[in-house]
Amino acid sequence: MKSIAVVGANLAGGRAVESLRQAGFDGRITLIGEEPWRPYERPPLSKEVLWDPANVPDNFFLHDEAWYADNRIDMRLGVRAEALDLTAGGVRLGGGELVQADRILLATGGSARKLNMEGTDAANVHYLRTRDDATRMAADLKDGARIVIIGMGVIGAEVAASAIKLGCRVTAIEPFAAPMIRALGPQFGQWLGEEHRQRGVDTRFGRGVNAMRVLDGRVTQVELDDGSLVDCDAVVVGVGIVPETSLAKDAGIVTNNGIIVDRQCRTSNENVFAAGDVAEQDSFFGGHIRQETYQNAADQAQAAALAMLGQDVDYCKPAWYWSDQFDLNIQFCGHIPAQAEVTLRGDMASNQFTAFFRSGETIEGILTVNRAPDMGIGKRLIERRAKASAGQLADADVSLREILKQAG
Ligand SMILES: Cc1cc2nc3c(=O)[nH]c(=O)nc-3n(C[C@H](O)[C@H](O)[C@H](O)COP(=O)(O)OP(=O)(O)OC[C@H]3O[C@@H](n4cnc5c(N)ncnc54)[C@H](O)[C@@H]3O)c2cc1C
Repeated sequence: MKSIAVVGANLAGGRAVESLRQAGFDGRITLIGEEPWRPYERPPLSKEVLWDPANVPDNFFLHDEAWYADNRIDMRLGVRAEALDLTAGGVRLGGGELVQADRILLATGGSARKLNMEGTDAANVHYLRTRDDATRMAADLKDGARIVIIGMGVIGAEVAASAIKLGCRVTAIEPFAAPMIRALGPQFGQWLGEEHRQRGVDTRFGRGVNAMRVLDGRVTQVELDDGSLVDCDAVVVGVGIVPETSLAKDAGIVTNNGIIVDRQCRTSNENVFAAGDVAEQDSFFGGHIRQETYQNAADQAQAAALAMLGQDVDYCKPAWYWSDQFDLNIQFCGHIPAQAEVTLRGDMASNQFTAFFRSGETIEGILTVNRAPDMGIGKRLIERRAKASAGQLADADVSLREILKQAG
């Protein structure tokens, strides 16, 4: 094998090219990315970049420019891959150029889902996926500005926290009864909603949006489904992502919610692989899942790189993610099983606790709030399908390491 093309130059694409070289691949690597930037970190976009867009954190980029030159990565940035040409063996760029490749990795991630209503493209309506999105949004998050947030998933909740920090007046609208409810479940979703309320967010949970009212190209009011109107200077929409599956679909590769891959990260075409937010793979708990987490994008891309080189790979990990909001570091690993038994360690009132979600005796999900050390061991408890009683988990004198040891 002489050449590999990676489509998508963000986290998964960036980690994949790194892993290819680390594993000793000496052939041609082309990294094709639609954004003008070399691979960078998205987590700071809802935090540090909004606070101060002119000064991105030191470790914002995965590597400096010299690294790509030193590692002979042929960078095609600001360029969209238009099609896979599986007959000619490569990726077709805009303008018709063919990047020839024996193997292709699709690391195309997703783009922010747009609201389907008048005003969705107004100048003061913001979506957050890219660095450029964050820079534009930051200009509207001014002290005293009235910001309406539509959708209180992770992105909406993080932007709400940043907007409060910047002195904005924030109204958050969420059709579910609490923020991040699908990720945290109702009990901890309610807890998080209360944290937002206490810090000044005007929470309108259990409410949808009927319309946005536009005046001179800007949205000035948002109408809720109870008929109430909220005045605003800007709107932030956080209603999920649409996975970028079109290259695969158009080439006849099997897709569902994402691009279907096996545990080698191989698609239905033997020379095409996929990793990161766009890939749908076996879930650790059965069925299929498309994860939208940082760690998965990094680890799955590494697995895909090794598999493309012919190494034996069997990638299947439980999800793990973190979210920073106000002074809360929230981490979750695994999933919340149906009819979960919930056990608490620590103190919710002081925002330092760990919650365990069990199916029978087996720990399948762990939530930590300002207790990151528990997550270090917690991840391993989930991976080993460790069992424990509610008494052991609730008792802070029983170390999680001990429970891990018992799991063997
Ligand atoms: C604001 C924000 C904060 C986040 N915070 C956290 C966090 O705290 N914790 C956590 O676990 N996760 C977080 N995430 C999620 C995490 O960043 C993603 O899971 C990760 O970026 C996925 O990486 P990816 O490379 O698979 O996809 P993406 O990051 O979506 O990158 C895909 C790239 O492919 C490019 N592309 C797509 N189609 C084409 C094409 N046809 N041709 C060329 N290029 C193309 C896109 O332009 C994009 O640059 C956050 C995400 C955002 C947006």
